[in-house]
Amino acid sequence: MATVLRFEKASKIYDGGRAAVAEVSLEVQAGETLALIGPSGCGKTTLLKMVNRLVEKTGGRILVEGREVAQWDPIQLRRSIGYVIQQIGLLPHLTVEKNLGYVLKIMGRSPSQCRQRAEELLELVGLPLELLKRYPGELSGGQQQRIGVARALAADPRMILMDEPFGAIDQITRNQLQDELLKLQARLSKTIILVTHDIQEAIKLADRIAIMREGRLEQVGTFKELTASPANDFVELFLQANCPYDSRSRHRQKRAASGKVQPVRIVK
Ligand SMILES: Nc1ncnc2c1ncn2[C@@H]1O[C@H](COP(=O)(O)OP(=O)(O)OP(=O)(O)O)[C@@H](O)[C@H]1O
Repeated sequence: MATVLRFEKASKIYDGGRAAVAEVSLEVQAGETLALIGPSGCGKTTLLKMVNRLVEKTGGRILVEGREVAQWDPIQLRRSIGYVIQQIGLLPHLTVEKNLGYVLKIMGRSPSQCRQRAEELLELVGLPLELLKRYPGELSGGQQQRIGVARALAADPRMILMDEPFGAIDQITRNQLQDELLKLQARLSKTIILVTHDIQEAIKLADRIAIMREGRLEQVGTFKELTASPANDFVELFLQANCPYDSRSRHRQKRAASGKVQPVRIVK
């Protein structure tokens, strides 16, 4: 399988701060969905933004399609990677059609090509074509988020970065959007890096889960691998606290209860 994204001791120290991301090494394969999870402030968003250079790394290497991100033209890099965020980021003064065609227009596609692609994209995310003429403010939150996903797919990127994509959506719609993403993924086989604070979402959507703490990557693996052999107390207690499972080592819970090991919770 081809490696689409590779971190080699990638680090980020913001001005005057400590390392927000500390020497993370990780590979993501073509067609894989990888979830980044960990307590608030552990560096998930920073790591994600280092990929499309919305945040510039301060150490290590990050290779996209085998090429170090510093060697990419940042604009070109961003156009070749889809990006979905919780705040959606649709342009409010543009119709859905224009929002979907925006990047393609910049890339030099004709108005009819942009329109045709916008129609395809709406169909892909299961929305009616009549929404093309609406403005983002005239859509429900769930519809806006679907448009956000559609827009990330516009230029048919191989990789999509998703930062809490369904974070601000009610649970029922969230479940629907997750199901739709799974169906899309079965059709399109994109490489997806998903930041989430919801372990259930990570289990449902991701092939592998990367658990971070204070900028460091603690462990990466399938949920089964992580629960079967957690690398350390942090990983085990993090999973226990956020997704109780049938642990083989209940003594750890007892130790946590006795205060010998601090239980870990995601604060959001
Ligand atoms: N622009 C910035 N300047 C300085 N420090 C920053 C900046 N952005 C983030 N940080 C710091 O870097 C650390 C990691 O932040 P980041 O947003 O990557 O974490 P996160 O895991 O995504 O958090 P959350 O789950 O709360 O969104 C935090 O300590 C944060 O305060």
